[in-house]
Amino acid sequence: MAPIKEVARSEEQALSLNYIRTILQRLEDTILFQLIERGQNAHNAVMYEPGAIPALKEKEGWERSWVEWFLKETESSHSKLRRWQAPDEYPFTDVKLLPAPILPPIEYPKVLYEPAIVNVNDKIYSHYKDHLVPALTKRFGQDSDDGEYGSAAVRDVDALAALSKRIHFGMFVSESKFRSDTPTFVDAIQKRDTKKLEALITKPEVEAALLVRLEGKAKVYGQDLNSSIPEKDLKIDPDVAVQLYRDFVIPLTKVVEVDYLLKRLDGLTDEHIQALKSGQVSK
Ligand SMILES: O=C(O)C(=O)C[C@]1(C(=O)O)C=C[C@@H](O)C=C1
Repeated sequence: MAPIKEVARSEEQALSLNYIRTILQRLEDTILFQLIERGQNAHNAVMYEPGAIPALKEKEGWERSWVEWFLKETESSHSKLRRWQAPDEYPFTDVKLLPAPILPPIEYPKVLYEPAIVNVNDKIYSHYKDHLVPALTKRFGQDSDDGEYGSAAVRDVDALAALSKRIHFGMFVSESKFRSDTPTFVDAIQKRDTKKLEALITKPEVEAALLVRLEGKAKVYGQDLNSSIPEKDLKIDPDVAVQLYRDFVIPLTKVVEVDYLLKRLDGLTDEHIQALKSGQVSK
């Protein structure tokens, strides 16, 4: 949970691109370890099917899936701890179903522009259950089931939270880029020029370095040092990790970045937008 505190420390630090990238790099470690954990259980497809566990409906009145129920349960207790008030934490559960925090609110520096905040947890959840879990558990065989729905759901909740934090961090990246070249961004936003915005935020060399680093990390973190050939029986397939980032995590982070930017001027006065466009102010 360290990034929460770090985001709160100062607005300047929260918007330093170098600093944000160090957090993104640390989250690579978190995500890899969570995925290694999830890969210890079988696919357990029934956990993701609404209504597939009848006791849930009987005992809890819950008609959706086991994992969505456990997300709601976990996120409810975390809501009481005020986790969802942090600017880098977004629940999967509809906030209307979550209880109010017990402690008074923390005053986080207003780093993000609130009307522009986006939540893509639905997309993350769908990809996770439809593609990632089957890929992580393929060594057990397709549609495998070990009956360990408790452990597997705990691992799902942790892995989903790590992915969500990473992907929503795109908003800090966007805010940072917006403030460092405000007139150019304002112009593209006003023209609704999504292609231009995408080009402005894309850094191919950063993406390429990330994928190389991630593959290396997966090869190291996935080793079983008790094995006679530790680099053989890896606990995570490095290709699964690289594919996840290349085809899903990075593209969705970019969607978050662009969607946030498209809403970045919402609710501002014409005078304010003019001042941003002429470079007089940067936020
Ligand atoms: O580091 C950045 O500048 C980002 O925008 C983040 C990120 C990523 O998801 O890792 C996304 C887009 C860029 O092309 C490079 C990397």
